[in-house]
Amino acid sequence: MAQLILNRLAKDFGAGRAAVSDFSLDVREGGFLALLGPSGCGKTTVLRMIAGFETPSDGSIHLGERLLADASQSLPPEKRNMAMVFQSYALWPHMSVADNVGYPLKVRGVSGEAYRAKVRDALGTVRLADYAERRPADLSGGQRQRVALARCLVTSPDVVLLDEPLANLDRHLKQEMEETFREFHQRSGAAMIYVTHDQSEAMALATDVAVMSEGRLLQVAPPAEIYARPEGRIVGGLIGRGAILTLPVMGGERQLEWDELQDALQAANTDGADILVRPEDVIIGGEGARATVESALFEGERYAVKLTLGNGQTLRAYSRVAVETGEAVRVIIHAGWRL
Ligand SMILES: Nc1ncnc2c1ncn2[C@@H]1O[C@H](COP(=O)(O)OP(=O)(O)OP(=O)(O)O)[C@@H](O)[C@H]1O
Repeated sequence: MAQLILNRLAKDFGAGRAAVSDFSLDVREGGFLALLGPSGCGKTTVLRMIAGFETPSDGSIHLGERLLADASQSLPPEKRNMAMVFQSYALWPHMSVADNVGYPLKVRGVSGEAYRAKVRDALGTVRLADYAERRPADLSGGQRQRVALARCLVTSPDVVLLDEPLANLDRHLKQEMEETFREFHQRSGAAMIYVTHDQSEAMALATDVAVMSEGRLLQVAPPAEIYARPEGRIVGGLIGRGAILTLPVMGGERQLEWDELQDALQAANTDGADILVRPEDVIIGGEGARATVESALFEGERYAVKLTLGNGQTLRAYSRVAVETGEAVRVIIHAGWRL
């Protein structure tokens, strides 16, 4: 295994703004990196450059000591020891599950008992040993996705690239597949790069989350870190739920507590810093700041409440008890994070 290094990577298709610019990232050996960002921000382009389907316009890609690509040379995809799983699964309909999984081995000239053992192992890992002789058409969406994963596994790749692999699945199946991905990651030992625009998926699976916007990398950090300490409005708005308040807070501290926030909320002017407030840090009740309930959405275990503060800004909170639209309440903000 070796570390994947992206060094000042860029891709310009010649259509206005470059699809990817100055993108540098070291993917931990055996790590699980989620690449997150809005539609069109360049995630797929980064993945395709890593896989070898696109050549960078600038910068370089290394796997350990090995140069995979730069602007003047590019190792073909089949020489990179990587595997890619697409949203569409890309299975051969006329082949059995076992033949689909074994296909990359056949291409590499593996045959006989070595071939059968690897296919058996890979199918076992994704719990499809009993489905070896079926055709893809006779499987569920989740099972097809698992065949695609098993096909990745047979060649023991250094890096597995996944482009929105769960986008076609319903919510229940998604959760089940997240579990499969986690197991798959642990058993394969490969580094995984997982493109998604679903932040909850990214948070649930990844060891590191990278957020992109307009072709650039904004932040990369473990899920708990990026949730607690996002850098800037875009990352703050994309990761987790919350509201961004603009408040005149003093001092340089980024982690803010109720005393500072209370003073800032009472101030007449609202010029100042962007402060991210998570709904779980907002308590409705007590002697807090005045707010009005804009809406309350019942989510089963709690209500997700949208509030308007006295200064006109929006805040989000959770409530265990029902609140009415238009109700006047008091709120205490336990914590805020200066973006
Ligand atoms: N082959 C191409 N030729 C020209 N422009 C391209 C090409 N591929 C991608 N682009 C452009 O590059 C930008 C980034 O596209 P990319 O597919 O990487 O985004 P993405 O973040 O993966 O989006 P999505 O989440 O919608 O799949 C877009 O503006 C897109 O139109």
